[in-house]
Amino acid sequence: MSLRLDRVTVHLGGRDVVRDVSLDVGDREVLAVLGPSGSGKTTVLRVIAGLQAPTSGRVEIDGRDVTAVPTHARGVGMMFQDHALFPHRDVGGNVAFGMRMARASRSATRSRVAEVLDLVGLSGFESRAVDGLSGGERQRVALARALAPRPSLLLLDEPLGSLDRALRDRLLDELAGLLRSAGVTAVHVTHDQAEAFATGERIAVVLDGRLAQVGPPPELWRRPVDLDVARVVGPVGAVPVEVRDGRVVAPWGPLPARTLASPPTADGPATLLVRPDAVELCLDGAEALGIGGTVARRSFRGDHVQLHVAVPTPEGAVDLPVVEHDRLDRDVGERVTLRLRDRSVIVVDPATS
Ligand SMILES: Nc1ncnc2c1ncn2[C@@H]1O[C@H](COP(=O)(O)OP(=O)(O)OP(=O)(O)O)[C@@H](O)[C@H]1O
Repeated sequence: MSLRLDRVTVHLGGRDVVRDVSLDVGDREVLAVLGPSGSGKTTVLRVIAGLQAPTSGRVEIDGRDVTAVPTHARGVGMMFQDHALFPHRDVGGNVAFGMRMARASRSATRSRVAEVLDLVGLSGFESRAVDGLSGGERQRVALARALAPRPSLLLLDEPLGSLDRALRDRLLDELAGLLRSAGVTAVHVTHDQAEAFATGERIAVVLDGRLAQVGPPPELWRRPVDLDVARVVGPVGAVPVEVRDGRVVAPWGPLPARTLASPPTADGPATLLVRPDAVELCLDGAEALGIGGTVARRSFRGDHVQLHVAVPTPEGAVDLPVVEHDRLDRDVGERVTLRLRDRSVIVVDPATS
């Protein structure tokens, strides 16, 4: 089942909360919609579900205009952050809900409930009370409930949002696998880039109601169209640079062309985007070769330390994110030297950043 949004705008509370969004989702594709809080993600999902009428534009499912079709006739399954399981029904009753609404037979419902519970790893849970389940189990019941009526399109709004971090991380991989094995077309709304990376075959970045960029995760990581998209997708340092005759001059000197992920498009002032995987710390004693800076912040992450290294520029220090795997005891105030890896940094036009 394929989905198309064509120039969808939604005017609410005196402004356009969604502006001219056009989007295609292929059959069985999982699209993640990523954006900060308030950017309009949920409104986009509500338009797809038929819970919110667009002010202008249209929604197509399998090439058919469904803009005026009510929610119950669109064949969509939904799963929201709070899961909203029915507390007085057991697990089987919750999962069977959508099929009962669709007037499926008892035996078909029973076997489908068993099938989707098996899919989410909760075989035999039919008669368990919802109240006695863990957060992760509830989340999986909610997913099973959404999948049971075989929706042609599954809409997920921050489905892991209310879970604690450890559980969320564990369920994240599971969710990605489940969506693939269910063979369903899905739109997964999240503000969390790790979630978007885990499930999305492509990611649509929504900023301030407009679609800023759509592409596979590596493309968004490596080729963000501007600094705003780069920031939503993950940690990034932004350094003011000058492009002269196609050469990029940074505050610490000209950059070797081999360090650029792609050649700059125009001469003039520009912004250099530096991801943590674009820099490495030089061995102590190799200072003459690299970019000098001072550790401004550090955060221990178990197998690595996430550092922010302040590098001086004429317009003040800029912070570059750096991942240090070797010396986990690097501390704030320490002087370090950085080196840019080959084909790692991106130059964007300042007008768009
Ligand atoms: N019914 C409404 N009336 C007025 N404004 C609304 C209405 N619904 C949503 N908005 C506004 O539209 C903007 C986008 O809301 P939306 O819920 O789509 O954002 P979101 O990206 O999903 O955010 P979050 O991640 O916080 O849920 C917000 O500023 C919100 O306050």
